[in-house]
Amino acid sequence: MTEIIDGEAVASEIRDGVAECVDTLDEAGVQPGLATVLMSDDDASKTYVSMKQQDCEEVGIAAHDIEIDPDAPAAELYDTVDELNAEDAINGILVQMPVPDHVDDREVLRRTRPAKDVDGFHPENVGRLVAGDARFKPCTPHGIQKLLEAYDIETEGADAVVVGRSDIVGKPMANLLIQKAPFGNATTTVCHSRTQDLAAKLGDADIVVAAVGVPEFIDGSMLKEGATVIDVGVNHVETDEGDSELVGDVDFESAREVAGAITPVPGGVGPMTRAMLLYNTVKAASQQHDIEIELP
Ligand SMILES: Nc1nc(=O)c2c([nH]1)NC[C@@H]1CN(c3ccc(C(=O)N[C@@H](CCC(=O)O)C(=O)O)cc3)C=[N+]21
Repeated sequence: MTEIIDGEAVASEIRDGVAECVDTLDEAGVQPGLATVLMSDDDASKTYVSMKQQDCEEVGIAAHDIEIDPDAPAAELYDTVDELNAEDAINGILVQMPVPDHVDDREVLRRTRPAKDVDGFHPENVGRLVAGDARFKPCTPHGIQKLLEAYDIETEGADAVVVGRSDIVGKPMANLLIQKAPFGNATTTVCHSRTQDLAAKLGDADIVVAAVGVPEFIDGSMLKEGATVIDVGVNHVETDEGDSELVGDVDFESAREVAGAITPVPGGVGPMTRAMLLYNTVKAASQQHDIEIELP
């Protein structure tokens, strides 16, 4: 029987644990604060940012939402980041990506104080992750780690294939999978658009993480019987009826016939990404105030 991995349920448990951390911080006189910065007119970006703000409210994190006109000069965003860096009530800063073309996204990442970089994208935090001394694990790969752990899916000795080499998902995911125990010890292959014979690589994989950004790119015929399939795709596609539908990078119907366990889209990785942002925010607050908390 194929197990459908319930990301909403695991995310809800993480949120409960984060809410307890918020209580502990509150007893010490600290309310964690997250700044979300949106410099975009894109509907999907707006939706994600407002979902993150709702999540904050649910667990007791103060959400400070900042919107910048997408036509404003890049300096406006850089200055905003500088101000948030200096603001004591702000423990975490998230600049929703992508930013407009005239803004240098690397400059945004470099400017964000590493201690407040709850996305885990600052070069210092990337380096720490690679060195096996992570401060903030990037939310999506960390959420996937939590999903695999919640479903007792063994990474030790497993053959894992990560499809996609982005800085925000593919690369950090591969780095987590190759780390030493408790989580990791997987033999990990990273595939991408120049990979020859992807199907041959996938056919040997015990764990597949699909993060290519192409709707239904991977189907059941490419997978090994019993494989665990983690679908990171968030593709908005138009249906025959003309409305918009959210689909993953995996063709769910054919993949579920073959897989041992699979995440749906929506309701798989997405909610976990948001939950781990809350996790990183309370972690940031606890570190900035030197208050001990028990992270979920
Ligand atoms: N600085 C930055 N950090 C990010 O973490 C970041 C970002 N920029 N830019 C865009 C991507 C995308 N992303 C998602 C998070 C949650 C869902 C999510 O919760 N999806 C729901 C469905 C949502 C819906 O219905 O549209 C689900 O899969 O069940 C989706 C996408 C975070 N991102």
